[in-house]
Amino acid sequence: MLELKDVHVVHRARSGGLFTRDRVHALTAANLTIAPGETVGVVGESGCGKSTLARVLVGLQRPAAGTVTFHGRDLWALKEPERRALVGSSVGMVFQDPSTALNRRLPVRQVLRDPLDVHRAGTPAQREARVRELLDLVGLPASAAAALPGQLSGGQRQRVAVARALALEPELVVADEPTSALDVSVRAQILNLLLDLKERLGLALVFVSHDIQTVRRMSDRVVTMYLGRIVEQAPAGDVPLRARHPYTRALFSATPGLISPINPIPLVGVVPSATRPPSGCPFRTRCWRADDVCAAEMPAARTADEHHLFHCHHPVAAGATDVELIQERS
Ligand SMILES: Nc1ncnc2c1ncn2[C@@H]1O[C@H](COP(=O)(O)OP(=O)(O)OP(=O)(O)O)[C@@H](O)[C@H]1O
Repeated sequence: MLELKDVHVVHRARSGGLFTRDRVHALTAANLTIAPGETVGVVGESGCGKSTLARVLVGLQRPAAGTVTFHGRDLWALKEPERRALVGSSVGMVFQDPSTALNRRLPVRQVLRDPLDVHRAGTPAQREARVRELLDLVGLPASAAAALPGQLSGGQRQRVAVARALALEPELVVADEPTSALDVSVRAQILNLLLDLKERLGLALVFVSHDIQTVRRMSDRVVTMYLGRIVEQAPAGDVPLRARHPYTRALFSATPGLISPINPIPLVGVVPSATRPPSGCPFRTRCWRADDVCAAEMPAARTADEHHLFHCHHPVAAGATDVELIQERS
């Protein structure tokens, strides 16, 4: 359905509010396909490019290089009205913070009408009916239509944001940290809502989160990012024990309660700057398996099986335990 081929995103770096000469390599050589109906979870430390990837997927970020194709149509080769029409009707996005993502001055009815009006979806009466249908779909009462976003709770606001993302019946919803701005008590409700809608509507879902346990629970496939690069893509069932990239193993082992709550594989050192990524493998400066080969060249994609790709010169053996990896490291 959606395919990224060798996508690069580069930003001008800022310092003290001013642009500098440096370039931030927010996304480098990203290759990813999203199939209809699948749930893809994206994990990685802060600043590794998860939001940038999400913005590329929904056509909000134009790549500096590479292609984004939707059902075989190159998004950025289209004229703007065509691109907007294609993206608007096929992809919905849910942002992290519903307080800032929704226009505070517009009542919920108008928030939900906007995409329908912009895309001239049906007659005015059909659009009103769709607003009611959307509220029902996300479990809000019809009376919520008259409320301003500020009059709703955080969880209700995020339900409105989900409803807006669904307004034009997209095939794909990209949710970027959809629960991290919410109270812990309502997070599960929003996640369950997304999963329920995905099943009922047959949506594909890309789900970006710091919450690794949730990503694993929700996803069919887990994408691990490090310093702007996708370093591994694996079926959720392969993660973490059959993950092959040392970074995926370390990231998941550091998650309490997943496999080894007491002795995580230590992830030592800091993430290098995205303005000056290391030569070769981006993880090599923190990797206990790295050698000269890793500094010399970026590892090409290797396959563990048809659905499991990783970029590593010295991958971890499938099924190696955390204890074995900790011993190997020391
Ligand atoms: N508009 C921008 N201008 C300059 N640099 C940017 C811009 N947007 C993102 N970056 C930089 O690009 C890199 C990737 O950022 P991105 O927000 O995609 O990461 P992330 O993994 O989503 O982070 P987080 O988990 O903290 O949200 C970071 O180094 C970030 O500082």
